[in-house]
Amino acid sequence: METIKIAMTKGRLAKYSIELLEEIGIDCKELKEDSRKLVFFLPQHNIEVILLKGMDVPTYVEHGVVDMGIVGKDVLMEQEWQLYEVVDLKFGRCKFSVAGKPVIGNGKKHLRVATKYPNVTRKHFAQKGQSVEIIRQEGSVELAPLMGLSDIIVDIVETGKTLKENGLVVLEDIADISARLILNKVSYKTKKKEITTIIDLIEKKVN
Ligand SMILES: Nc1ncnc2c1ncn2[C@@H]1O[C@H](COP(=O)(O)OP(=O)(O)OP(=O)(O)O)[C@@H](O)[C@H]1O
Ligand SMILES: O=P(O)(O)OC[C@H]1O[C@H](OP(=O)(O)OP(=O)(O)O)[C@H](O)[C@@H]1O
Repeated sequence: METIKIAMTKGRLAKYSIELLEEIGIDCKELKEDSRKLVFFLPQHNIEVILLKGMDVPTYVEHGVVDMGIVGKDVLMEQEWQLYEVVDLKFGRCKFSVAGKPVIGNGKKHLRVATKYPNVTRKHFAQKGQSVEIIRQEGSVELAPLMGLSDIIVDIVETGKTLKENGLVVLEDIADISARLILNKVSYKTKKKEITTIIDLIEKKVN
């Protein structure tokens, strides 16, 4: 039997991803240990799990370095990837929203938008016919309107706590986000039996 390689997003999605694999019978004890290891071989299942930043998960899947991956829909929306998105895993739920100060001077012809997601932002405002200048940020996006760097932001909102504690409000929702199972297109053909078995077990668990 061929080894199945899975790329997992570190951070918020990791705990739920590990829980899901355990629920379908994959022993992930090693993955739960507090370590700096990034590659885990689970010999009893012939599965290899690697841990990556979200944006790097589809890159590994697309290049066929791994067969499948678990990643947020936000990452899949930000860039076009050559891969299959097969299951909505229903955890890691949050939203893409436009947010800003409660009063942002409605009717402004040109808005400055700070975001970690320039493509999602560009597409959203293009659809609305709103002219924007996108200011790319790496984090703490909420700071931008507070400091006068931007008029508004496009960011992920989960509980709304970060917005609230910084005096910002949601002005508009863009899309619902959750974690997705993604597949390499070639692996799906060459390792069809093993991959289909895993997808079926996961689908049964989440639906
Ligand atoms: N409150 C949230 N903030 C950010 N992402 C969230 C949130 N809730 C769920 N997610 C999902 O979790 C995924 C991983 O987010 P997380 O911030 O843990 O990852 P990361 O790799 O550390 O990214 P970064 O360093 O860019 O913040 C996101 O891509 C998103 O799909
Ligand atoms: O609605 P909430 O539950 O408050 O969650 C949303 C916040 O969490 C994320 O930031 P993260 O913690 O990843 O830090 P960052 O600012 O470095 O991106 C996101 O960018 C928001 O700032």
